[in-house]
Amino acid sequence: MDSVVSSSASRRISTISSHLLPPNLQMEMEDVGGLRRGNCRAKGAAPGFKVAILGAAGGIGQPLAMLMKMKPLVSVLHLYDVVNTPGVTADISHMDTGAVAQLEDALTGMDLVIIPAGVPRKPGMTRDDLFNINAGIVKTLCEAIAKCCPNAIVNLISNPVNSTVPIAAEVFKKAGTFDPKRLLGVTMLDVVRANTFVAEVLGLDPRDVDVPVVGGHAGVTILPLLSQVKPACSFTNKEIDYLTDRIQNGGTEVVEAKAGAGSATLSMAYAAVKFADACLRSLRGDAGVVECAFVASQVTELPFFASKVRLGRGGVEEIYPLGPLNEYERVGLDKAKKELAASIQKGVSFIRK
Ligand SMILES: NC(=O)c1ccc[n+]([C@@H]2O[C@H](COP(=O)([O-])OP(=O)(O)OC[C@H]3O[C@@H](n4cnc5c(N)ncnc54)[C@H](O)[C@@H]3O)[C@@H](O)[C@H]2O)c1
Ligand SMILES: O=C(O)C[C@H](O)C(=O)O
Repeated sequence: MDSVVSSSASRRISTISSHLLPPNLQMEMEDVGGLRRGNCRAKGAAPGFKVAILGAAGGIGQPLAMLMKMKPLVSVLHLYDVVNTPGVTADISHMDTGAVAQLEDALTGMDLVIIPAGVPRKPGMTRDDLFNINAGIVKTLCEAIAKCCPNAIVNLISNPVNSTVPIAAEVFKKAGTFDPKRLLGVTMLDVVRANTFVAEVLGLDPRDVDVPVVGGHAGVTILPLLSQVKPACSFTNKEIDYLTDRIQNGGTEVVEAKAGAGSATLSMAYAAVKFADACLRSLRGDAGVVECAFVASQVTELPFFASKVRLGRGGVEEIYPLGPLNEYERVGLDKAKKELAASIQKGVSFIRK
């Protein structure tokens, strides 16, 4: 077994998995490992991609696992956590959808690895307050990815994303497996929120609205480009202030409403699946898949930045420039870059120390 995290967790999982998986499926899975990328089929499963969720028993992980199990492009879903994975896997595996859900910490052969592992905020905390715990978790999981599936696309959700993505990059560089095209920090929730809040103001269906959100994923680093909203529209200064503030503080709004019970989980699972599905569609070869993500970038002088990217079979195939910004957005960009630079450096130093 490819050991992802602790050996005691591995032992626990392998014992339980032999109870849960019917013998024919276990045999079939050995065959699956030998099949070519993107064309695997487990017994009873449709052809499709192999996806692992690390942190699958958490607030995001559970609904994310459920929604991924419903995706026709997924053939095999490996669920991994340090706690409660057998129950979540048994539950999800009864869904009569095409994908086969498995209690597995095996990462070998994964096409896509989604990481929502780590602690969430409580009221009064910043995302950076999570660094001390989550940095180590992300480091360990990325070391396992570098060893077992260096070619997988990685969708990193764990906060603080502005630092965890640089941490992941440094781990991969150290292992000699870093491919900037395959490492994507998930900022889709900022776009989902921006679409929702802008649609409310404009009186439109949010599904018809597209708001680019660039920069990073924390406070002022979340920079909605309201001058580039589609369909083309205009806002009053008051609306711009309201929308920018609400989009930048959407996460805090949820943290406060949950009053100590965590941060966004359901909207995040929705956003994570939307983003993962975009990655899988582009892996399949679909053209014109464009989403915002926090990636290694030359769009600004910073080594990482979130902006619109075009996805393809190899991951990020093109990073789009920011386009024309108005004065309000230029001021916002300067603030965002200042905070981002420090968060990126903090992540890099954690590994290079
Ligand atoms: N990128 C975003 O937009 C976004 C949005 C919401 C939340 N988040 C972040 O996602 C993370 C998870 O949030 P949540 O609400 O699901 O938290 P949670 O505490 O409900 O779940 C986290 C899960 O990670 C597991 N975990 C911890 N260490 C692990 C390890 N080494 N290997 C595997 N699993 C491990 C825990 O056991 C737990 O089940 C947090 O850091 C949160 O801040 C990011
Ligand atoms: O706000 C948080 O801590 C979680 C997440 O980053 C969010 O934007 O909801």
